[in-house]
Amino acid sequence: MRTTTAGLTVRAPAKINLHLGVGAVREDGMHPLLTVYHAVGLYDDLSAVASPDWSLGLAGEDYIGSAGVPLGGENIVDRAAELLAAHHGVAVTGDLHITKAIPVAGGMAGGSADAAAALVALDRLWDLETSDDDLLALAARLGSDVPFALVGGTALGTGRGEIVTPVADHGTWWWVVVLSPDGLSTPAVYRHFDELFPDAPATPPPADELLAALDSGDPYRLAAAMHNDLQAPAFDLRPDLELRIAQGESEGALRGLVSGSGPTCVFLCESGDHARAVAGALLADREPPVVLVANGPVAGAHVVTHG
Ligand SMILES: C[C@@](CO)(OP(=O)(O)O)[C@H](O)COP(=O)(O)OP(=O)(O)OC[C@H]1O[C@@H](n2ccc(N)nc2=O)[C@H](O)[C@@H]1O
Ligand SMILES: Nc1ncnc2c1ncn2[C@@H]1O[C@H](COP(=O)(O)OP(=O)(O)O)[C@@H](O)[C@H]1O
Repeated sequence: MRTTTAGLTVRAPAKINLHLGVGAVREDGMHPLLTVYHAVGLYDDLSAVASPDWSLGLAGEDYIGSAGVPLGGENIVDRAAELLAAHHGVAVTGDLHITKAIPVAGGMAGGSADAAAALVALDRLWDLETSDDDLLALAARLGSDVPFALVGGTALGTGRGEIVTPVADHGTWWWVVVLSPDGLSTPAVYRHFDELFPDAPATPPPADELLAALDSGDPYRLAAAMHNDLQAPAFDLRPDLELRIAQGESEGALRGLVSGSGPTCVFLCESGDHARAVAGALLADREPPVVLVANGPVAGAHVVTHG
């Protein structure tokens, strides 16, 4: 027998793109992608408590840019709630609260993580039993990165990024994550990609060597295969990022890469100890100010407490 849920907390991870191949802009303004998503252990938590009304609150450290997250109906969590409620013909109710740790506008899909967490939490809170296929379809309507936040792990993303297929990954990969105090607009980076690469192919090519590297579990092979087509436009818009990548690599990281559309930079390391050593060296430089260590792959949006 199912019992009505009084409240629960859902945890959803940040993502990085181990490979991000971008094709020529489509007629709908979106870009065809061939990307390899990777969920890392940096999470937003969303709690939801039963209530006759609707409210959404948020807390998070200043250094992740949480002051820039819109509330008052403009949050992607409001949209997720409205979409799920409309799908089932139910009312939008509940007291929701986001505890944010994923950098805002950082290229780590924090908003998408919150949207995925809201779908999972409200499906339980409202006792809807939405099918996985329907949840994934609703997620895709909320944003290109949202289906991956439900699935987690390491997965191929095609279409505009919303078609997600898990891939074989035999590594535990260790990352140094370097935050940037100022966000970077995803549409602006894609627009600059169009300016830099007017002859981009209609379909981005496969990422066979990267997939083989993941299957092998060898961090050196993965380091050599990582690629991001949005890195060149991100460097143009933010020249400091190129210096940051060089700085992390000179401190011994196997490879640095801009995460998605940036400005967060991620550095692959050989092991947890190696990642902590590289992070410590970067912190000793006092610039950049915020340096984290995370590993992957980790699970997609999942319930952590149930009331
Ligand atoms: C670049 C990526 C790489 O994973 O992530 P972030 O760096 O933002 O985290 C994604 O493509 C971001 O996905 P997401 O942030 O969900 O984008 P959406 O809400 O669907 O779209 C926001 C805007 O990004 C651009 N966009 C997004 C996806 C895509 N395949 N082509 C695009 O051109 C469009 O300008 C669109 O209006
Ligand atoms: N719950 C949310 N968390 C973060 N940003 C949100 C949220 N809801 C709406 N936004 C808006 O979406 C923008 C991009 O969010 P985010 O997912 O953090 O970045 P990115 O697309 O670079 O991964 C933010 O600048 C903010 O205006």
